[in-house]
Amino acid sequence: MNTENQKKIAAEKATESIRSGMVVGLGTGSTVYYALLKLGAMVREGLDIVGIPTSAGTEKIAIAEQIPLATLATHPTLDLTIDGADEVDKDLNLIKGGGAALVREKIIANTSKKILIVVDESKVSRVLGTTFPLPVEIVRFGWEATQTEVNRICGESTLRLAPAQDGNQHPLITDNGNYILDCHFDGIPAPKEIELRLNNIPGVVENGIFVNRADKIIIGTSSGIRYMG
Ligand SMILES: O=C[C@H](O)[C@H](O)[C@H](O)COP(=O)(O)O
Repeated sequence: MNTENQKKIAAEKATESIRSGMVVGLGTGSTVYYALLKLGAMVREGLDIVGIPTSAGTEKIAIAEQIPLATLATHPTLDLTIDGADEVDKDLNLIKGGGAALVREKIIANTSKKILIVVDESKVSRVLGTTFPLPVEIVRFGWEATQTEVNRICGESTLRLAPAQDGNQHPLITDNGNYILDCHFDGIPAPKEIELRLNNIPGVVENGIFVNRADKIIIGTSSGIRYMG
């Protein structure tokens, strides 16, 4: 089974946990995309849920799929969130934010009763921070000074760029109006400590380390579905 199919079976498996009446956190990314398509089909067949999207991109897909949406203002507690990840370890720690949605994803994760993470097998790692650079969202004001402080922890980081309308690469602006630094670690042996140290730097909004948040990781593999948690 190729990677795309691995993503699809994991994401669709996660939607089997969704029941009418639930408030559902809608994660971001190319894996969750398949869950959104499936949920859309389920809603059109009568499933009665509201979804809270973790990004403008997910909001757009959910609207196209006719999934009713809500906000944390009216629905402060979520029953279940389905989200992706960029790297996962055996302790269910995650690196997220490859799609620049980490701040909203962490806010939603924090208020969700249950979190299902959907990935393909390439995301599973022995030591977190060895296969994917850690995204750190920072405010634009004084960002160079913030980067200097971040680099004291990770050694080296790069400002994430994205193609703009003029055809050139410009700093990527998140849904929250901020920049992303991608931090190159050679493994993160103590993820919680690094999460807290990074978030203590003035100018850092949030980082993509998620510790003790996932309840289950659903992994699409070449031979079918595997679970962690
Ligand atoms: O910011 C984006 C999110 O954390 C995504 O869930 C993560 O990057 C995984 O995305 P994908 O399923 O596209 O690999």
